[in-house]
Amino acid sequence: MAPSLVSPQCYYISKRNNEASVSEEAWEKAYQIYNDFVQTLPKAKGWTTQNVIKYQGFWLTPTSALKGVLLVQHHFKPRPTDIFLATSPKCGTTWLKALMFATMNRSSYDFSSHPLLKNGPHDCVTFIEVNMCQDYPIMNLELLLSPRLLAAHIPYDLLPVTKTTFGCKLVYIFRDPKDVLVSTWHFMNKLRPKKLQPLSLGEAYELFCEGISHYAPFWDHVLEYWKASLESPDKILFLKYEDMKREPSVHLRRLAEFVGQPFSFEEEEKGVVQKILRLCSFENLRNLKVNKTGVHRVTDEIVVNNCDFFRKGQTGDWENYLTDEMKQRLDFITEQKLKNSGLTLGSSNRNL
Ligand SMILES: Nc1ncnc2c1ncn2[C@@H]1O[C@H](COP(=O)(O)OS(=O)(=O)O)[C@@H](OP(=O)(O)O)[C@H]1O
Repeated sequence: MAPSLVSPQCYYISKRNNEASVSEEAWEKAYQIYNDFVQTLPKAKGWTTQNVIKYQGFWLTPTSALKGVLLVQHHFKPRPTDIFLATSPKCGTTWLKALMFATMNRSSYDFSSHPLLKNGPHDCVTFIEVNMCQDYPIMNLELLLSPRLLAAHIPYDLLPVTKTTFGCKLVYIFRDPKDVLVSTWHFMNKLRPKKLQPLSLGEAYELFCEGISHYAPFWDHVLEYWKASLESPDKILFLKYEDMKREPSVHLRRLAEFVGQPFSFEEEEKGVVQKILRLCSFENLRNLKVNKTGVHRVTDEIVVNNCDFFRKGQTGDWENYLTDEMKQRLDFITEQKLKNSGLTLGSSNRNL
């Protein structure tokens, strides 16, 4: 059973709110309960930490993701107007964050002095699980005005139960797992502490195929959101990275409509869709000073160089890394996992 009574979350929440209600003794007890709980969970080799642990069917880092998920499950207060960007890591989160931030706030900012020119997308839209486990979060979720734009890597079934009854809207983005693997391998090796040997592509491949990576198994993550999107298409918009690359303007219009802010005739005439796409394009964002030299503080311990969120931004880069055999095995796993779901790999008019 997950710790809930005297738990780290009580400590973090109290500390964040500057309440002195949790004594050092209670904190230590909470920490002990948390550590004892972690010991009861299955372990596997980690990508950025020594180990990842399995909680409710998904592999998470014990240092941040598990704490964050527990915090969200116990303490996050959803609002019916919340918009969630839900993603498995390396599927297009950064792009989606930028597009949605620019779309939902388009009447507030001028394109020549837009916040995305000075701030990385990850500093404009916060991950709820990461935000809640920081001592000093970037954003106070309670103070954000509605509709709140939030992000989560949390699997659908691990979100608080109120997600459906509360009426929040969710946007999910899926990407070819071969590209996800290659992207994850590059990124995680950048984050991997020096004291741990870098992961070889072969090791990363095996872990990924076994379903062991952050918030994985990847296919379970995807299928939960996919099935939920079929059940509630008005509440969950399911996108593919490949489709967005192929027809970005079509999908940006879908996004705007989905969140109840369709582009007006006047906006279309003024080229607002193209302006947002240009602002959020891989080339534009990658070349901004903030994304070349700035950093994103994920947690108090994990700081990412913004440039690491922008690698190639292409579809099919896996071809430069995976052998035929690796490709075939990974495609086979995907085919088996997605069988009978109606979900296919690649852009929507093309099958596996
Ligand atoms: N604006 C834009 N347009 C298109 N593609 C983009 C964009 N920004 C980032 N990227 C590419 O997305 C990959 C990173 O995925 P995520 O953003 O989901 O990473 S993270 O989970 O937030 O760490 C990673 O893909 P790879 O290049 O294949 O590694 C990024 O380069």
